[in-house]
Amino acid sequence: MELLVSAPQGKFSFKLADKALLVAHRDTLTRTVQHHYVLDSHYDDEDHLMHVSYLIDKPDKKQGTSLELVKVTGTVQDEVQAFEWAEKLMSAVYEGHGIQRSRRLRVLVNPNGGVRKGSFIFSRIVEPIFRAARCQLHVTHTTHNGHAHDIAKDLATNYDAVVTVSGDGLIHEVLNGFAEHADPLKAFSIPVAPIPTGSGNGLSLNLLGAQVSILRASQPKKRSHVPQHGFDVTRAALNVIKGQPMKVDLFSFTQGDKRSISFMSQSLGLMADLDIGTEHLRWMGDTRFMVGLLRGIIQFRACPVQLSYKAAEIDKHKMAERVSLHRKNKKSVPPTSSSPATSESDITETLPPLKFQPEDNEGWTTIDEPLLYVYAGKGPFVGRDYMAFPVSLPDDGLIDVMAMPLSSRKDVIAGMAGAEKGESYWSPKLQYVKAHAYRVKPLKPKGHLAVDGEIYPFKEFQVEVHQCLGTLLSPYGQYAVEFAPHPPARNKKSKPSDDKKEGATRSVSTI
Ligand SMILES: Nc1ncnc2c1ncn2[C@@H]1O[C@H](COP(=O)(O)OP(=O)(O)OP(=O)(O)O)[C@@H](O)[C@H]1O
Repeated sequence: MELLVSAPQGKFSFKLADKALLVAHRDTLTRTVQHHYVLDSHYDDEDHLMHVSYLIDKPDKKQGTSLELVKVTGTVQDEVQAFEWAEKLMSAVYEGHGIQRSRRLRVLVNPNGGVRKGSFIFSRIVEPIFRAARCQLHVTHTTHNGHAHDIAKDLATNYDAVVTVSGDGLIHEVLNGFAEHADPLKAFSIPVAPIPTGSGNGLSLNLLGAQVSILRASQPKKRSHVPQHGFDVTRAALNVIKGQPMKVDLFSFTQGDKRSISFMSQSLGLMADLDIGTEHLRWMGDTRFMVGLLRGIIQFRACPVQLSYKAAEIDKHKMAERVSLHRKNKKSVPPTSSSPATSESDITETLPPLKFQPEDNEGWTTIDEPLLYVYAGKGPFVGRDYMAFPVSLPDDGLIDVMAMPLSSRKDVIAGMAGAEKGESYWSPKLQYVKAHAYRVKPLKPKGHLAVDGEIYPFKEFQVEVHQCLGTLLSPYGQYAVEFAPHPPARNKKSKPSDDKKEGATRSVSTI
């Protein structure tokens, strides 16, 4: 079925194909636009014009965006045919893929996140894409710390997504606002989707794929079949419009009587210093983390804590094989029919109770040796140059916990080789476990603790996992990462048994 549109740029012919929209401009077939990239088509009986919008690959990717918005507006010969044609295309590109059109979006823009380009990027690049897709927008530019938290706490639950134009800090606030919502479970079922304008943007990297850093972009690289759009705000905007809800585990982070929600990571020692200790270098973007890492390795300070965990798996090879199998077998995600906007449930439920009390010690393991850092979390990437948790799964009900002993600078530097591809996981020195829960006790009064990149008091805490409590929007239904389930050639010497001895169970005592 063909539609002819006379636009100021010339005549367009649009044809519906099985999986794509075929666009001919001035009688030549110019483009095949896959359904995923078609945003809108409608005939407007007020201006008597046909409107078709879609995204195309952008030839000039200098700005770090890979898609360009095309809007065709023009007259048609037959209005009735135009109505029918537009509806047919819309139901093919939305309902045909289980996606609700014209999503209702609660957009939170942090003008001060990262290098302070959030407002500009939103108004110049992202908002036009949302408007072209005829999303319903409620936009707030956050004015202070805690603003996003307060909005999330009282959020109406009929939104299809909360969009954070920010870094990971604002997402942390939104989720903690949800935890205080009158109907927390309903709030947590509203998908959150990031537009990466912060400095770390770990969640965006995990959903959209790694981003090759400027340093590495010039080096020859193996062609990857995994997308690399983690910092691409146009792909992130498309994910908001066309992404599917993906359930993810969240963590309860408990410190004394205070319970917070964490979605990404908790870090202590060197890994916290490189984040918290480089706040004054925000202008550098995420390069500040690299500067922090180098400084931390030079200083080589012990992380004065005792770590205990309730392990579910300690064998690195088994974890790697399992994640590889899981990613291969993962089918496409279910349609949005369960989105909160259409949910009929009006039962108010509370947050899941805590499963582990401080006095529960059975089956817990304690690490006694001095450590350089403790890093725990979910989602493979924590920054574009560091895939810290390569075997992390979104919904396995477990948290990946790693501890680096205070051995030598040489070991630590060697262990960071291939960190952007997750290869540091195989470092024989690195202890890495999947746990149901873990605890940290400071052994000294001073130190840094970062939760999802935010500063928390350096005090005793416990973390446990709530399986599938959170919801994100994802283009792929799983993390967009590539990780080989075996050590790289240079580490082949480390046999499974070596890893077990060196990397997972060394110097531990079970209470
Ligand atoms: N208008 C504002 N002025 C100052 N701070 C703000 C404002 N709006 C929000 N914030 C705070 O900024 C903090 C950081 O936000 P965000 O996540 O956007 O950026 P980031 O920290 O640079 O990125 P990342 O977390 O990825 O490192 C949040 O804790 C939030 O409370």
